[in-house]
Amino acid sequence: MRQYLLETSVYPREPKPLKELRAVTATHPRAMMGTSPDSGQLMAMLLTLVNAKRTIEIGVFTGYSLLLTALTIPDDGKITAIDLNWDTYEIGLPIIKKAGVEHKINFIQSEALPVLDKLLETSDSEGSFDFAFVDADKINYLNYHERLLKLLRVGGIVVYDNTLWGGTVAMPEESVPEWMKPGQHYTIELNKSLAADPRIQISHAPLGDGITICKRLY
Ligand SMILES: C[S@@+](CC[C@H](N)C(=O)[O-])C[C@H]1O[C@@H](n2cnc3c(N)ncnc32)[C@H](O)[C@@H]1O
Repeated sequence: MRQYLLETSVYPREPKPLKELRAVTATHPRAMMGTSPDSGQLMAMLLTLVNAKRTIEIGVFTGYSLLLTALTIPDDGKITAIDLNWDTYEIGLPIIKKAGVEHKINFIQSEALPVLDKLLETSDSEGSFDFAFVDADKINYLNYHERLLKLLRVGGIVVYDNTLWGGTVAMPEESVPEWMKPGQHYTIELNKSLAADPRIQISHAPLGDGITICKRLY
């Protein structure tokens, strides 16, 4: 079913992304720990709907969602991609190079928060990004949200990954495995906060581990 969806919607019009993304997951199965292909398919759709040119990605890992974004935005587009680890980015880098999209990526090895703060100090950064994807440390999602709402233009979109947190957001406390409890707590806080935020329009899509799409309204 998933394969059928992949092959019948976004990708036939863009044969290169599917080929390259398959290459990443075939060569590096750990990339499957990242963004799920069905969430990725929706992301590609959103990127094209907002004509995304300047994007931010927080949480790169081996680069599945990064490659998808790089293959979707125009040739003169730019992604500010932030991750604590260079070594995992390096795993996917040969595929990014093979796909001919490395020039669209500005990879920054760092904690994400100081990078966003630094961007906000640059006068032309506020309101200049079209799209952001957040797939990193859950504890900081609300901190990222405040900064990203300033960095995105009105009408721009931020997508948060893992907003179902393995389904635990809807489970009674006692049935949640101990190791998932901190993530459950932060994700419930995030979901409540996004739902009550008048600055955004939101849609929660139960794809993969759940993604929440937020559009900046003003
Ligand atoms: C789930 S993976 C990202 C998966 C990726 N989006 C993909 O499609 O494969 C989470 C990543 O977030 C990074 N990360 C965690 N905390 C971070 C932080 N505070 N700042 C920047 N990156 C962080 C981790 O190093 C890890 O590579």
